[in-house]
Amino acid sequence: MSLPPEPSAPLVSLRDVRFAYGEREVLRGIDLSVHRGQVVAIMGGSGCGKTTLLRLIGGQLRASSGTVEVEGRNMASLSGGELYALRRRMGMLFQFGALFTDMSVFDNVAFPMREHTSLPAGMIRDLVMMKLQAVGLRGAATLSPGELSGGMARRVALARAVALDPMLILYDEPFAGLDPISLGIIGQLIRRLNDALGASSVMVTHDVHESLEIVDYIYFVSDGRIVARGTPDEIRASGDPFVHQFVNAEADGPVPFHYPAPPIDSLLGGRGV
Ligand SMILES: Nc1ncnc2c1ncn2[C@@H]1O[C@H](COP(=O)(O)OP(=O)(O)OP(=O)(O)O)[C@@H](O)[C@H]1O
Repeated sequence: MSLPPEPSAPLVSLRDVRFAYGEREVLRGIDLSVHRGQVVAIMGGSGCGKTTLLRLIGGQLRASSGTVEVEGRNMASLSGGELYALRRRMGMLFQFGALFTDMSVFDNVAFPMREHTSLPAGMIRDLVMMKLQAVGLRGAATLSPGELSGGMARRVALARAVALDPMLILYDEPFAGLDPISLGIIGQLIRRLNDALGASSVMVTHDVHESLEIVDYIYFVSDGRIVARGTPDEIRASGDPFVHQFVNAEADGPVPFHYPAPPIDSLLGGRGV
């Protein structure tokens, strides 16, 4: 008989996770936990494997080795149906949170409810309005995405991501392309929605300063490994050169500027690409 997970067990747990796209190993032994109620940020330089990590947690990719557990269940051992049921309880906001441009704001938020539930239209209407109210856009229900500002569109995408009251919300670059005011609003909403839903959230982001304001814990990834981690206070006080480079947005430091390549002198004089 299998026992239910202990209440204190993390909601998401990655142990020694490796992942490769073909021959190219992108993650090289990741250990990471997300406890219930937490908002956790994953940060790191471009191409270090953050989105890949999010896709492993979301069950869109399978680890080459190691274990990815969500709610105490090993993602690799789930059947297609079990994985589908688990993913239905996750909300996802992927890069730029594209809305369906041929649907109104209302229909965008109603979409997951109509797809995944058999709730009557009146109840869906009330639920959509509550989600839009939560992001401050109840008054924009009849607008089309083309009539929204970038910050408003992101808020609608957020309302859509939480349409089914997920237990886990995954965000890929939720702040990308936003002005500073919208960025602050989205940050506060991520925290507020997480707490109001009793959910847990994982967000991949480059925005250290906004993240330090709203998250409980931060992991820094470089070259497929966790190189630093801590609470916002620990990160602010950290003497780690990687963290320092990131928090202070310095061009020089442990984060490599160059994508891996042979030395340039081996290529000069028409000897290769
Ligand atoms: N489908 C794929 N096939 C092959 N290689 C891939 C694929 N997706 C990503 N990669 C490579 O894997 C590495 C990690 O990609 P990933 O998108 O996880 O990085 P990231 O940290 O999210 O980057 P960014 O911050 O720039 O979005 C990159 O070098 C990328 O080129």
